[in-house]
Amino acid sequence: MDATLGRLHLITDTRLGRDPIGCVRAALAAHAAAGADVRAVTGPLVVQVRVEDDATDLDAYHLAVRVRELCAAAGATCLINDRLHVALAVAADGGHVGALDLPVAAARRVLGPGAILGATARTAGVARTAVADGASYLGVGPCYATTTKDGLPAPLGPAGLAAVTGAVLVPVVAIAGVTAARVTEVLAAGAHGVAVVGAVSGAADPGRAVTELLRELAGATKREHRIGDERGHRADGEPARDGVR
Ligand SMILES: Cc1ncc(COP(=O)(O)OP(=O)(O)O)c(N)n1
Ligand SMILES: Cc1nc(C(=O)O)sc1CCOP(=O)(O)O
Ligand SMILES: [Mg+2]
Repeated sequence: MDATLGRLHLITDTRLGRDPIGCVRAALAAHAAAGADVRAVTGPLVVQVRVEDDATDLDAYHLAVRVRELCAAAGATCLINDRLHVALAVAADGGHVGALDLPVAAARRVLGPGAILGATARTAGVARTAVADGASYLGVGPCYATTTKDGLPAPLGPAGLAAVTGAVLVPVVAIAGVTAARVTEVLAAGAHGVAVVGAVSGAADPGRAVTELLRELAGATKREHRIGDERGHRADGEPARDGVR
């Protein structure tokens, strides 16, 4: 497993009419075709297998097997949303849990100490607790309005995101309504990276969408590190929150 969490998290879109495997293939190809300089800054692509709540475990497992194989062949990181037994069954790199899933401490026990474990946090308090309980990164959202998922609270915006990033040292991944055009803003709010569904699965050319996201992430990361250096925040060029576990 890579020591550093990748900055682009592609979450599978299994809604009717979408092509999750096609998107993963396109994303992996775009990542491989990105310049070495871009990949050095953005790290491995992270693919999170997420199925609809009413999908069967069997469907989730079959998708996870395929995504895990594609990721392993490409050196990408494979995470499983919610269903940690599926993560174990396919030997994924880790999983992601939210408020209605296994508690973070229980998820850590299930996955073991070496796994990547993401937790959803919308406030600084929840974020601190999740980290204390074993989360190695946080997904923070909804940052912006999204049509991909129903029932979410009002968007946090950059200020709400910054309130969480400022409270923890683990990497924060911004989610909901994130597009290439918003990458600079979310990294300026302290995010390590972004998680996207619609920006890739709804794009006319998913590979090109990934290329643009990676380019924006690389540029914004370099700018943020330069700003940090100018402010004298870091001796080693990396903010503490960029390390995983
Ligand atoms: C990176 C990332 N952040 C947040 C979520 C949302 O998780 P959760 O709140 O458990 O909601 P569901 O995705 O399970 O519907 C995520 N999956 N990934
Ligand atoms: C799975 C998920 N969780 C969210 C949260 O805020 O917790 S938003 C979301 C879906 C994000 O999709 P898109 O990139 O298309 O906006
Ligand atoms: Mg969940």
